[in-house]
Amino acid sequence: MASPPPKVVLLDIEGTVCPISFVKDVLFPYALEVLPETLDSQWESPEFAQYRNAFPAEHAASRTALLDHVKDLMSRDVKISYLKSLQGYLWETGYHNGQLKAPLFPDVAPKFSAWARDGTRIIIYSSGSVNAQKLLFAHTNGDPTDLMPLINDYFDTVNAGPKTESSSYEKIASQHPEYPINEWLFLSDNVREVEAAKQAGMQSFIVERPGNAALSEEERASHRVVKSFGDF
Ligand SMILES: CSCCC(=O)C(=O)COP(=O)(O)O
Ligand SMILES: [Mg+2]
Repeated sequence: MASPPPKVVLLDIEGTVCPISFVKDVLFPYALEVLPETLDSQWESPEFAQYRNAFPAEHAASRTALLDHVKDLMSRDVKISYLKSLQGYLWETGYHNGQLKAPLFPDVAPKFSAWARDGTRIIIYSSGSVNAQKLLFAHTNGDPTDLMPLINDYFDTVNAGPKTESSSYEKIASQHPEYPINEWLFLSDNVREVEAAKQAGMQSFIVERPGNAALSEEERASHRVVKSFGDF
């Protein structure tokens, strides 16, 4: 039986709405560039304490320890929540002063407007923190620049859980019980995430964008693959 059209589109970010290169070649270097000065100026500040205290004690014992730990985690693209929270804090200044602007793929903003027009809810689920997600969608190259008014909710690994576990998608859907889980469509570049969403009962397509990891023939045979939000 054909799946019903989605009532909710649940969207990954990196590799789905914007290039992986924006995260790896712009956001990450920016965070590493501003971190030393942030540690020097805010190490004792109450505002920074929430980020510093979220780190394991052995890595928050000194500026050097925290900096070295962050460099190691980011070099391995470890998507651990306390790092993602700190990254979001570091990116705030860059977005607000115009140094950072999210290069959405050209099909994304028009599709957001189309989904909004036809009543399809737009919800974000990313390894990036909810704060980082809101900063990204508020500062885009799209038209309109600020897409936040079109987005209904945000989930990350703190309020939903790991993106490769089906329970995380069940938890997200449970936050919006007015939409049956089989009427959710999850879009991601990550095959393991797509599989987890399907296991939870969602529809899910792999999004293939320039710069994404190559897909195997088996992955292409097992999942619908789309190259643009205009493909469906
Ligand atoms: C929200 S912008 C920063 C994205 C990020 O740090 C990240 O790891 C993205 O992973 P995703 O789950 O969106 O592929
Ligand atoms: Mg991704």
